[in-house]
Amino acid sequence: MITGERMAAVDENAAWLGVPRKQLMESSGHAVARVVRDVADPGATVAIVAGRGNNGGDAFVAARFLDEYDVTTLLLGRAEAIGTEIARENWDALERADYDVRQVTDSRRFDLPDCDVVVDAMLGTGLSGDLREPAATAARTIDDADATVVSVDVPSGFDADDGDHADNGVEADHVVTFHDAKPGLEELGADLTVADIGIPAAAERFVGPGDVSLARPSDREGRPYVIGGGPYTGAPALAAQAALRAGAELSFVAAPASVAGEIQGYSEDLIVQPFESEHLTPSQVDDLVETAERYDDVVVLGPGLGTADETREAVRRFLESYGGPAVVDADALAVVPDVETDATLVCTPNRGELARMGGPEAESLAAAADEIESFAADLGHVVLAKGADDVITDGDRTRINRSGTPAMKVGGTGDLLSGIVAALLEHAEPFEAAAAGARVNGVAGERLDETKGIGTLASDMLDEIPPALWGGGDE
Ligand SMILES: NC(=O)C1=CN([C@@H]2O[C@H](COP(=O)(O)OP(=O)(O)OC[C@H]3O[C@@H](n4cnc5c(N)ncnc54)[C@H](O)[C@@H]3O)[C@@H](O)[C@H]2O)[C@H](O)CC1
Ligand SMILES: [K+]
Repeated sequence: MITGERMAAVDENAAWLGVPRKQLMESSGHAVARVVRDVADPGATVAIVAGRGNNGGDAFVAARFLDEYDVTTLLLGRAEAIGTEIARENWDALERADYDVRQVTDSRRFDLPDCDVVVDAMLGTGLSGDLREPAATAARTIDDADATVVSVDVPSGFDADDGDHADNGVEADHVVTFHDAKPGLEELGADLTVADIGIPAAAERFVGPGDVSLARPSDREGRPYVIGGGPYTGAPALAAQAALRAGAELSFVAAPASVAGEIQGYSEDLIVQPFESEHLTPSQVDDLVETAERYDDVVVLGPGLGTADETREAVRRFLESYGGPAVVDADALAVVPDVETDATLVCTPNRGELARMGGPEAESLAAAADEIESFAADLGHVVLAKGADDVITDGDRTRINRSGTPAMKVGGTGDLLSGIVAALLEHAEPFEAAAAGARVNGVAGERLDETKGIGTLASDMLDEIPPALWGGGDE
């Protein structure tokens, strides 16, 4: 099962892996034609009713595979208004090659030719809400016609993200959906074909630009709350600054008073909230939980906290009473396996930390992906295991991220990662935020490979987070 939204991400990843969308469209169109051949004999009349998006584009391709049928292609709207280049190219191919194509510019004059089969290609995963004109009138006409209806990808009007079907949507007899079933499609009662359109498995397995698109913030939002610092001061500062670079509105750092000034000194962009102590102890926990829950935002727990027994106990108590989302990193990780918590965690261990948490001891994380998946399932939290290749898993789904450079072995890059993931958690599910965050962090490093090489520092990478996240870093 795959949602329309996730499908768009996989599709973008396929293009990144060298299989562009136009190729997928060719396979989609071919699959539609095969189903038409299954439901009607050669010589039958077929009306293709196409919208101006890629759903229509799939059907333009299908027309070329149906030469032994009597096919009319109706485009809802003007050819100039076709929304994507690949759909337009496939429309142009029909026009040039003398196929019977018509543009419907007035919905009041929507005339469906007498036909045995209607190919419904008005709307696919690009739909939002009830059908608008001219699609609404066309859908009514299609439903009234005495023809077998074959819908492309989904019946027009069906929302592939949540499975809702618009009241004025098309009633399909057959649905040819692509790559994987969409949620709710099976319950419609139509005959369902899931067509393999040649998307490489790697487009789902590897984290690519599509995963970043899915989690990318479109607005500055979120106020992550970094609880860190004590023996170390750079780590919380890097995490908090990375969150700002990844779209957070404000970054708060709760830190021992003894180091708060130092942390603030690294950056005027941070809001540092000191507590009276040299390191985190259980006596601060109630206040921290209260503040975190009042902010109702994402916590980053761990950067620079150190390993003092009292600190560890404080982390345990924090997790026992906090119920919101948190990224857990560094010294706080060791506590997670034996704590009962209602919090939603993304744990970001490196290889050593993973092993200390009771996870697999792995030379290569990617080779141990299945074991890490089982470990995450037992833990009950998302795990982002970071190494040369990162493994991101929620215990059920697992993805591998390969972005990054050897220079990123330098201290501080993990702190950046925790801040990036915290910012992305504002908009995306934990698993998606972790996958996208891993890629963005790695791409930020790659962007400096040419100029700084293995001398790249974590602090250099801060400036590269925005282009890695919003564009320019996905080649
Ligand atoms: N890997 C893949 O997923 C592939 C999918 N293919 C096909 O592409 C469509 C999705 O195409 P897209 O261009 O994104 O969107 P649509 O064609 O579904 O529609 C966009 C079009 O519709 C207008 N619109 C939106 N909502 C409404 C509404 N309620 N009423 C009327 N009109 C509406 C919007 O303004 C746009 O103009 C997918 O389903 C597959 O069929 C690719 O072919 C290959 C790979
Ligand atoms: K459709």
